[in-house]
Amino acid sequence: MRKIVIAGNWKMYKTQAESEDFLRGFLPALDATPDEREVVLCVPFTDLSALSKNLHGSRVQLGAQNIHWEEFGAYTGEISGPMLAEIGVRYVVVGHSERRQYFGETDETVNLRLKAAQRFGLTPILCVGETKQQRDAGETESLITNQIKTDLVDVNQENLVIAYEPIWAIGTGDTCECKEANRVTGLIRSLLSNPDVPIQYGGSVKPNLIDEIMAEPEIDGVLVGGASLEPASFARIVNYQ
Ligand SMILES: O=C[C@H](O)COP(=O)(O)O
Repeated sequence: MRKIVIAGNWKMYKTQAESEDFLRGFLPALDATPDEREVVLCVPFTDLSALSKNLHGSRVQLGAQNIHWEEFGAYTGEISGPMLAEIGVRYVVVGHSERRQYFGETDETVNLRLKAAQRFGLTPILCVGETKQQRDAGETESLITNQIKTDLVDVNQENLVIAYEPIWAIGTGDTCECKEANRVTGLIRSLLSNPDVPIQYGGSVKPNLIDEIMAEPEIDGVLVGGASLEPASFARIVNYQ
């Protein structure tokens, strides 16, 4: 049976104080969340230690937003697997389109980061997705196929989450139509050797859409940006019907 994984990606939002405020509003709502749903918060590096302490004993898993492939070294601005694992991080977002677009992330470095995450006991959330231009040119299937095949070379599919995030849907309010998100998610699954890898949808997921999104058979969760920043909004998403 495939796991349901609901993850918030805070991107570059929230100081430590703000993250602690968020938890005060959010954690009580989890009393209503079915046990089998995995709830993850992928937060800025500076929030990880504080949240690690505050989440102790709660069911929320901690996630980071990047990981370097080396264990240590002269890589200014990067973070390693042991540094994340030591403070209780369990998940890490890898290959988000914002990393690919603004920070030169390539399929090759994404592949290295995925393998490093698994080597240090973390579950990577691999993000893939096409631009509007690629979609309009009919390249969605070939782009996604190429990303999945290249990113997953020698990656263990037993400890992995994939997020389908069409780039044109991220932060735009232009959510991908549910049936289409389901179709592409199904395409991704057909490319995997392990059919039980949880595959999320991400891109302008909002509380009013979550029930419809999660009713799609191929979609095993969501990766939520903006709507994960506010406790009531993320609580509604986590507690979808
Ligand atoms: O990682 C999350 C995605 O980039 C989606 O962000 P969004 O929900 O703000 O569109």
